[in-house]
Amino acid sequence: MSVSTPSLKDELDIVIPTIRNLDFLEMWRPFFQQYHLIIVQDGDPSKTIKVPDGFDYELYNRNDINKILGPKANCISFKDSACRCFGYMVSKKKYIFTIDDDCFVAKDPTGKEINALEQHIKNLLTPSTPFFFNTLYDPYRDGTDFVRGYPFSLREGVPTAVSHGLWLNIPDYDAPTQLVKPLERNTRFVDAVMTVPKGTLFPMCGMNLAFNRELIGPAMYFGLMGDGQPIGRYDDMWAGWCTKVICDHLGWGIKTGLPYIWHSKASNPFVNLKKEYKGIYWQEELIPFFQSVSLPKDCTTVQKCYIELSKQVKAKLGKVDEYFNKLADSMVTWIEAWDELNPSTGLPNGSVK
Ligand SMILES: O=c1ccn([C@@H]2O[C@H](COP(=O)(O)OP(=O)(O)O[C@H]3O[C@@H](CO)[C@H](O)[C@H]3O)[C@@H](O)[C@H]2O)c(=O)[nH]1
Ligand SMILES: [Mn+2]
Repeated sequence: MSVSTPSLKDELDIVIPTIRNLDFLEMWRPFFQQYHLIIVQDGDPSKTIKVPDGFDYELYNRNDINKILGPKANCISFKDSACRCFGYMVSKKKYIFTIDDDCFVAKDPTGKEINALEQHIKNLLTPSTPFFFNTLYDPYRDGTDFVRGYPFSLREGVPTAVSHGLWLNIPDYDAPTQLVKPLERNTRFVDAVMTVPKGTLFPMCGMNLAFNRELIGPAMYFGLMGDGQPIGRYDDMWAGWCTKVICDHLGWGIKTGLPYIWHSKASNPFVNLKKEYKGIYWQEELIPFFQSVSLPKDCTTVQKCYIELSKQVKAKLGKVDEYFNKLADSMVTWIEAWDELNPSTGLPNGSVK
């Protein structure tokens, strides 16, 4: 008999970056209506974003971000979905779920509508297993367990910091792949949740993502992207690589797999190529950098890890491109702004006063 999942309705905010009206919320109403929304309006702040009636929300546009952060607002991207991380910073809740406004409710193979948020909550409230791979995947799901040979000393698992969901229909492909496979759609529903093993990086997509903000929030900086920047569409990737090396260091887990959402809109591959192209060759240097990152033992909080990481970015990636010196400085500004808005966080191993 499966245990019901707590709604966490007073402990979770839903963060939506947007440049459009939010009619997509109508489809999510049964699943989202009881939650508080944080809408980060990108682009022209004079534009009015329509939010369907009945939702409890706060909305921040660029003027609000500038007013709240002052000069530190420069670390928040403009004209890129990376702006969403401002929502993580101003939230006061323990958990965050972030979703794009072109993501809709998907159906499982039985035709049942998927409550993506409920699955993310299940993923976050059950432990992760980064130190030893369970071949029956998530051992904490109903109807499965650890398999023979799995060390009992590791079966307690570790806290789950991130739950990374997937997408039916339009997959999150990079521009070159979109260009060569414009009609490819993801129709494969894989009924699995897995922990990303320790020491392994992964491409974190921000369109269907949840995390424990009290644990890993300060690492979820989506970088300097969009207007005035040489790169875009690497916001979630950067945050995912920083988050994964910090989770590995602090002994927390990241899960990927269920839940699926239905991603409805393929953004323009040519526009995407212009945003991504530097990232496509820079990442051949970024990945070895993150694979080689080692954080000192005295980095016992996410903030300390992140500041140390920013120093290593400056020392080792600054020679790849001047952009990484700017990004390293922005990483520090992000932490300063985070701590200003969230004075009680930053205790050892993510504990909160
Ligand atoms: O300038 C912008 C553009 C868009 N947004 C909002 O961000 C999300 C994602 O936008 P969209 O769905 O149009 O773009 P995708 O290519 O599908 O997004 C994928 O790439 C990642 C960006 O790095 C993103 O997380 C992936 O889903 C929507 O909510 C737009 O309204 C924006 O705020 N500013
Ligand atoms: Mn999209």
